[in-house]
Amino acid sequence: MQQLHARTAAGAQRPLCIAGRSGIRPRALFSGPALHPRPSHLSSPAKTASPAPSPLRPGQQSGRPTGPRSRMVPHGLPDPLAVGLFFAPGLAALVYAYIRGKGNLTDGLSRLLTEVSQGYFQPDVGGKNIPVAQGELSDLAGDQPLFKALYQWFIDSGGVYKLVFGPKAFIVVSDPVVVRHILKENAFNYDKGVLAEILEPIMGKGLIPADLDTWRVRRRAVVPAFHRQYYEAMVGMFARCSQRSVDKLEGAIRAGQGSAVVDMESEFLSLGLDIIGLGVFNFDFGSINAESPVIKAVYGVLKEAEHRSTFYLPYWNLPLADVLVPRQAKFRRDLRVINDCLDDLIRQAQETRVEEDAEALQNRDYSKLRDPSLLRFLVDMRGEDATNKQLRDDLMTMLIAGHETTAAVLTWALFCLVQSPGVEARLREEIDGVVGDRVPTLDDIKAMPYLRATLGESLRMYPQPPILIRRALNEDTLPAGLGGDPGGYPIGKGADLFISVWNLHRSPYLWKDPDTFRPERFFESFSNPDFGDKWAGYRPDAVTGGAALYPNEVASDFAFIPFGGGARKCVGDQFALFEATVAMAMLLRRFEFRIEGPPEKVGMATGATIHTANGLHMRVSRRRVPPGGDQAAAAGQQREPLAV
Ligand code: HEM
Repeated sequence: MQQLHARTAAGAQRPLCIAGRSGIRPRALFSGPALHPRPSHLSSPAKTASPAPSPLRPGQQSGRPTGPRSRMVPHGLPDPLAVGLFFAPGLAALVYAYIRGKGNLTDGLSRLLTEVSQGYFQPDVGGKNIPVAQGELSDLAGDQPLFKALYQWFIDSGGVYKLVFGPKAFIVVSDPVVVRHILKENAFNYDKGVLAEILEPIMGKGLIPADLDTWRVRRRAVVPAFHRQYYEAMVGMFARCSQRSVDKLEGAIRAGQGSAVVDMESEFLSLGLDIIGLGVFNFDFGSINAESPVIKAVYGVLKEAEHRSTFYLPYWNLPLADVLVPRQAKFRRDLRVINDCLDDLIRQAQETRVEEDAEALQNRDYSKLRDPSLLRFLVDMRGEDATNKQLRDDLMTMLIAGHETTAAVLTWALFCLVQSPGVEARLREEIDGVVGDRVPTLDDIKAMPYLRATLGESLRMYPQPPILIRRALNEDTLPAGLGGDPGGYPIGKGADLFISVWNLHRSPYLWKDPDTFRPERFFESFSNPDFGDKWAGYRPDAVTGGAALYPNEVASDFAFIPFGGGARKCVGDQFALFEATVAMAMLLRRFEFRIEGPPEKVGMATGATIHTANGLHMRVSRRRVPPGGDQAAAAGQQREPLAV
């Protein structure tokens, strides 16, 4: 048994007993407000959902390190004493950190920073009565993604707890009542905090990292661009791009004489990139069939965004880091390639500007437009004279926000459904009945509730991103949520929050069998009486009978928030879901997919989104002719040539 330090609500440290890394989970990490009562009608939280994290380390009371001893040196030589004096504090700190970290310098430094910053610099922004977990940096950077480590603490300590790592403290929120408060009821008390710091060099003042003043102006301009006629045009484009993927798979199957092994995650990324390029700025990356310097640059920038969102110290802000650190120099080059491409597209759009008000733009005949993109709309909108830099930030933001995310929905949906034969069969039946081998339309999407629920279920189990980040602009009191402190949790200005979408979506208090892939759940009501009247539960009629086509945060009262919620909700949610629906319908009606090798090998890794650790390698073959089904589809013949 190991000992660890848990900080009590009052801030004093006391040792607690836990089992070690062997896989047995900590029993109680905090003394603090009452933990979540486990609803009696629910099965106990699935222990397999997250490998036992043992994310806490024994508290250590090591002795003080001694600094390097100074030596006398002959007069006239460089004075090591002076050098020593200059470097001694740093060296002493390193030695001290090494000892405190029990040989792990990173952990030791993290502890040291925590102690120093908590003791001297950090105001009590995190709320005195929030239970605190103290872990090690290496646990978060270790063998499991961060969001999985957060799950175990949620189960053990409740819907609001605090993590302290180095100089940073984060409040982790996994309760729909608290999430609703942050995202909707008091949304303007929060900005994107750490996330904005990470993304600003890439997205500038695009909607995601924008400060509130910029955000208000740009959100008002961008939202009208997603209108009905635009979606109609986009659905056609989704089908044309998906057809490229179909043709490519057909080619691979032919070459493989009946079947081929394909990394479907990578195919979905290419599809997503082509679609977002055409939809947002009418640029055809053509990445399904080719590689180009721009495509490479996009992937380079995405990789760097991911690196920055998971790396602890923002070393890229150091002077000359982008010159001296090779990956930062590469990042700068990649960014320049994309920016040049976007600048060019913006210039062309400006040169052909036809100014109209928003209503007239929405009523253009999109079936005849050569360029139905968002950029065209934003440039042509009367009164919206955004600078070219702002337009570029908007485009870059949507390129990054809408590419990997949608690809991940398709990846995990396919991963799950090929392991659920019942779901797969029902899905194919629905697709055959509604679309057959036609080009899917918006009306077809509306007629396929099971496919929509399946994509919702993919997003529930694998939310993209699994964590939302916020920083309090002013003091606030978070509501208690389930089993929390009845007085709520006062927090200070500057408090950093993680909204764990993963925890919400896998919470045993909010879902029946949360770790089971079961799209049917979205047609069933769910409530938890332990919440009293604080949480309305999941109401399917708000989806099927209401305005929404897909399950969302309103129908689930903030238990299901794949696109966030409130004022900062994703602007591209419908775009992404229509895209995924069309692509999935076109692939499933034509191909059979089987995971190559054991599903566990697919693995999970995280950056901004959850992606596989090793790719989604699948054996793809032509689908056998469905009863009454389409012969051409089964034979892999292309009925109508589709040009993009
Ligand atoms: C399945 C695909 C997608 C998922 C899961 C997704 C998810 C999200 C989430 C969770 C947020 C809220 C972030 C927060 O509150 O911190 C968000 C914001 C945003 N998303 Fe998406 N997104 C997707 C596709 C797209 C697409 C296709 C676009 C653009 C065409 C897009 C553009 C944006 C923008 C601009 C914001 C910022 C909104 C604002 O702050 O006003 N997203 N997205």
